[in-house]
Amino acid sequence: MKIAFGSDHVGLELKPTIMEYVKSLGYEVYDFGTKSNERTDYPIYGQKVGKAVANGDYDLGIVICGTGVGISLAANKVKGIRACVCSDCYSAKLSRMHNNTNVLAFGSRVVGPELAKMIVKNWLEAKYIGGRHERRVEELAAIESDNEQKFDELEHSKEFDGKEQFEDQSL
Ligand SMILES: O=C[C@H](O)[C@H](O)[C@H](O)COP(=O)(O)O
Repeated sequence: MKIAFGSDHVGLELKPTIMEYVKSLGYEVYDFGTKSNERTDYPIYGQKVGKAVANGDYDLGIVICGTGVGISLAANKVKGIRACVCSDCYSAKLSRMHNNTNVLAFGSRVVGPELAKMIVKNWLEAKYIGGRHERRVEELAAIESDNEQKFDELEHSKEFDGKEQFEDQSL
């Protein structure tokens, strides 16, 4: 499996540590930059990683900036990308299981290297479970394409017409 990496200048120091770790887990890794510690703009690298994942050259992406917010917003602007910022392992794992995220972001000013490694491992090893989550992920795609008709069809296709009794099945 191929993982695309990107960061701005703030994420530059943490990135090689995480890339080495991901490599040690058996993944192929590639760095889309930045590679210099000059101040730069996170949208450049969020977009590069987003495009590399969206066009199928890479299976997943991992992006780092100061908070993870800016670079995740940039990746999310690329069609087909579902990026999330995570500072905890539970959200990272559930973001794949329920939301089928394909880009993970975190902030090097927020999490240290050991927590970042745990977050990454939880995210990489989790699998999308589909089922009741499928329609929701399709609804996200309909919003992204501004396809109101598709969104309405999905909304009205609810198996239990929205009356299903909620029982917590978060895992
Ligand atoms: O969401 C944005 C990121 O956290 C950036 O890494 C941050 O804004 C960069 O800030 P500065 O240019 O002050 O290093």
